[in-house]
Amino acid sequence: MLPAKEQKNFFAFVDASQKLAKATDSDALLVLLERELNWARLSKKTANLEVLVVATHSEQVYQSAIEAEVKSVLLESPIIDPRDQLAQAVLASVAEAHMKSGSKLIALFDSSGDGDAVDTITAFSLTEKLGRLTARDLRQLKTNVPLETLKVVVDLAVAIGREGREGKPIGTMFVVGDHRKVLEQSRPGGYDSVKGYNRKDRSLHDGKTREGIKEVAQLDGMFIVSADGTVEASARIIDTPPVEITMTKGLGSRHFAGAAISKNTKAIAVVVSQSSGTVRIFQDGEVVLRIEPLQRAAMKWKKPVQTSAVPPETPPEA
Ligand SMILES: Nc1ncnc2c1ncn2[C@@H]1O[C@H](COP(=O)(O)OP(=O)(O)OP(=O)(O)O)[C@@H](O)[C@H]1O
Repeated sequence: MLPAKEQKNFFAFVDASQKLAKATDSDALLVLLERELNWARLSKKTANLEVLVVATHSEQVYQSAIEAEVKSVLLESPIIDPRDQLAQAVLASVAEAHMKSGSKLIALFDSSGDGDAVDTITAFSLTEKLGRLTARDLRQLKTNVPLETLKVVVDLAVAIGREGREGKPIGTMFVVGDHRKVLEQSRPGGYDSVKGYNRKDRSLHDGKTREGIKEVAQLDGMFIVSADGTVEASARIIDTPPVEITMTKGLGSRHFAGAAISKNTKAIAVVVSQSSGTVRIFQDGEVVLRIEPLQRAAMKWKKPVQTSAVPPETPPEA
C-alpha cells in the first residue's frame, strides 16, 4: 500500500486530472500503478470519468483493484522503462476493450521509474496515439525484416482477423524473415497453394496476392514469408525444438508454435487468433505487440509525431 504522504500527492494529481479532463474534453483516466492505494477514494474522486488502473508490476495491485470494483488490467510482462509502460498500457486498455478507440484520455504515471506513485500527467487522443504506437513499435523491433514488409503482413493479418471468410472467423499465422531456417524448422501440413508461382506473383506487396492469401488463410498451418515480403510456402506446420515459453492463459497450439519459432529463429511470427480475431506479434518467444479487433479502425501507418502533451516514446519490450 502506498504510504499516506504519497497517497496525498497522488490524489493531488487526480484532482489535476479532473481539471485537465474538463479542459481537454476527455472522458477517461488511465492510472499506471506499481502499488495499491485507497481505491474507494479513487472511485469517489473520479465518478465522472471512465477509470482504468493499469497494474504495471504486480498482480496483487490488479487483484485488489478488481476486488474494489475498479476496472484494471495487468501488463502481460513487467516493463522497466516508464515510457514503454505507458505505450503498453494504452495497448492493453484497448486490448481488454476498456477504452474505445475514439476516446480522449488523461494518463497518470511515474515517468521517473523510481517507484513514485505518479509524477506525470498527460492528455492524448487514443486514436492518434494508437496510430503512432503501431508504426513506431514495428519500426523499433530489432529485426532484419524491413518495416515495409512488417506493415504489409500485419495489415493483412489484421484484415483477416477482422473480416474472416464467408462470415466465419479464421485464424492463421505468418512467419516473416529468416525464411530458410523457418523452412527447416517446419514441415508441409497440406496443399501448398503458392507452389509453382513465380516470385512476383507471391509478393505480398501486390494486392492480388494478398486477396489470394486471404482465400487460403483458412487452411491449416502457416505462411512463410521472406524479408522482402514474398510468400515462400503455405500450409506449413511448425516443428521446432521445444523451448521454455510463458504464455497468456487461453492461448493454444497456434500461439505456442508462433512463440517457439520466433524464439528459435530470427523470424517474427504474426498470429491471428481464430477465437478472438486478435493479432499478436511474437519476437524472441514473446508478444511484442497485440492488436485487437476494436483497435483496427484506428490503425494508421504514419511517421510518429511528437506532441507536447505526450512524453517521448520507445517501444514496449513485451
Ligand atoms: N505447429 C503449428 N504450426 C502451424 N500451425 C499450427 C501449429 N499448431 C497449431 N496450428 C494451427 O492452429 C490451429 C489450432 O489452433 P488452437 O486452437 O490449438 O490454437 P490457439 O493458439 O488457441 O489459436 P486460436 O486462438 O486461433 O484458436 C490448427 O488448426 C493449426 O492450423
